[in-house]
Amino acid sequence: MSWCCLPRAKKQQHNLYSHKQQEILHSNTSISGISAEKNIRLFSYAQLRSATDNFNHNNKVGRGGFGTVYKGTLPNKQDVAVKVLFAESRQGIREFLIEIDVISNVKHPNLVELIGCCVEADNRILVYECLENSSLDRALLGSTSDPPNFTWSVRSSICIGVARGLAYLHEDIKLYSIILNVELV
Ligand SMILES: Nc1ncnc2c1ncn2[C@@H]1O[C@H](COP(=O)(O)OP(=O)(O)OP(=O)(O)O)[C@@H](O)[C@H]1O
Repeated sequence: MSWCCLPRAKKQQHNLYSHKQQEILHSNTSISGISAEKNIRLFSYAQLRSATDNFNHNNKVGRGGFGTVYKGTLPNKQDVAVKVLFAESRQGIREFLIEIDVISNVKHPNLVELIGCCVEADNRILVYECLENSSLDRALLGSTSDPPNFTWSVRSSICIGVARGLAYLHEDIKLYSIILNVELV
């Protein structure tokens, strides 16, 4: 019995290993392809660790549903937002690459731009342009120490910016799809 099973188990292990190797080889090729084609920069984990001072808690700027966001500074002094995906939301390399491919196509003045990514070992990290002011909820609800001056003109330009970003993402938004209620909202 054990004689029969052992070679089989070994063979399966070997197959799994070479499959994974193939996936990594394939994904490295895909990452380079995507990064070259879409102008997405590939960062090493060490580069992002250094940019964020070892993902220092003091550099944490937020937390989303899928990861923690740190402010980082690249050697050329460019500020970036470094989003480290939670272990439980880390996808396989292939799924991550598909997502990078999709996000990298999103280029609009009212949408945050993806600059690069890091796929090293189990790490999945997205690097975005860094925006200077805090999120709208924090600014509106006043949890920042220095809230921006929200004049009506600023508020209206924020609304227009949000609408433009949404319209870009949802190309099928048409005036006839927006139905007003009795209070015109
Ligand atoms: N590019 C950025 N520049 C500055 N701060 C950012 C940037 N991206 C995110 N942040 C900060 O991190 C917080 C969380 O952002 P994140 O994108 O993770 O939120 P999210 O929309 O919940 O994302 P998801 O649910 O997709 O993980 C934001 O509210 C903001 O304070």
